Amino acid sequence: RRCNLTACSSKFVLSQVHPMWQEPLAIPGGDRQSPIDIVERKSVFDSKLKPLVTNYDPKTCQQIWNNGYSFLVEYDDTTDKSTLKGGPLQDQFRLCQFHFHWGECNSWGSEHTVDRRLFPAELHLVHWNADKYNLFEEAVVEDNGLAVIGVFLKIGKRHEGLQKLVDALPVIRHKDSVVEFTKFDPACLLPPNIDDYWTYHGSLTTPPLTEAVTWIVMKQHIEVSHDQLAVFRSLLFTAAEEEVQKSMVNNFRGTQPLRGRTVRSSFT
Ligand SMILES: NS(=O)(=O)c1ccc(NCc2ccco2)c([N+](=O)[O-])c1
Ligand SMILES: [Zn+2]
Repeated sequence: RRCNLTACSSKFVLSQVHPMWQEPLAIPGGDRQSPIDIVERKSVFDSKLKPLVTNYDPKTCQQIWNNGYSFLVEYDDTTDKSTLKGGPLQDQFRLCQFHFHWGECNSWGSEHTVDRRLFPAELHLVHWNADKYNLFEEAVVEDNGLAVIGVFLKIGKRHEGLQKLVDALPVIRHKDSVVEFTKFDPACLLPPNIDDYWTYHGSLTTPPLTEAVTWIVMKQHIEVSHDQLAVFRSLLFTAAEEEVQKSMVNNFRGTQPLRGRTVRSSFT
């Protein structure tokens, strides 16, 4: 579905936008799926939530690649050099990668929504519990295995830190293309205030959809320019040799039932 002016209005019924993959019929357990709509007035302030402590070493940045769902910036997670702790977390988690989800136009693209409000894109910084497990693959099936920081993107001024990443995208246009990417500090993608967040227990938002994630969704968004986000849309879902090339857009999952979960907030 091409995005034209009328279709792009935020009133446009989202169900007509084709998500990137068919939802599986049965999901294991399936009562703590992600993403969700965060209803601000139903979130519960928890004074026991501590400030988040990120400690990222840009030297652990290794590569950027197109996995056919999104583009990922991967970090060396064989040592405790880039870590996340504090907030709702009991253990220390290691950064393994970050990636984004976005729409075909600026009216939608995020996975989480806030009071049904959609953002043009969402950043996910993925970490795994290195106090309890030895590998990401082990942690991804455990309910305290992963911690993902979600940051909403809004269209505004150009994000200087993001530009290095945007400049690398044309080189990884096709699925399975990889390029070396070093010395990128993911902290530059966090909003100024990381003390205000919502947190809840959920899942990966793409297969295998395992319910292993402590989600930490930032209240404050970051701004990127219209042109920077347009470069995200120049990526392709398809590999170079495929006949029909498909633009990598709308790579987000729709919101899932809350199933009685409580969303806690670190702020009043
Ligand atoms: N959108 S997300 O942050 O929830 C997310 C989804 C899938 C995967 N991975 C998919 C996967 C395959 C085998 C094990 O894991 C990841 N991740 O790996 O960080 C993150
Ligand atoms: Zn994601």
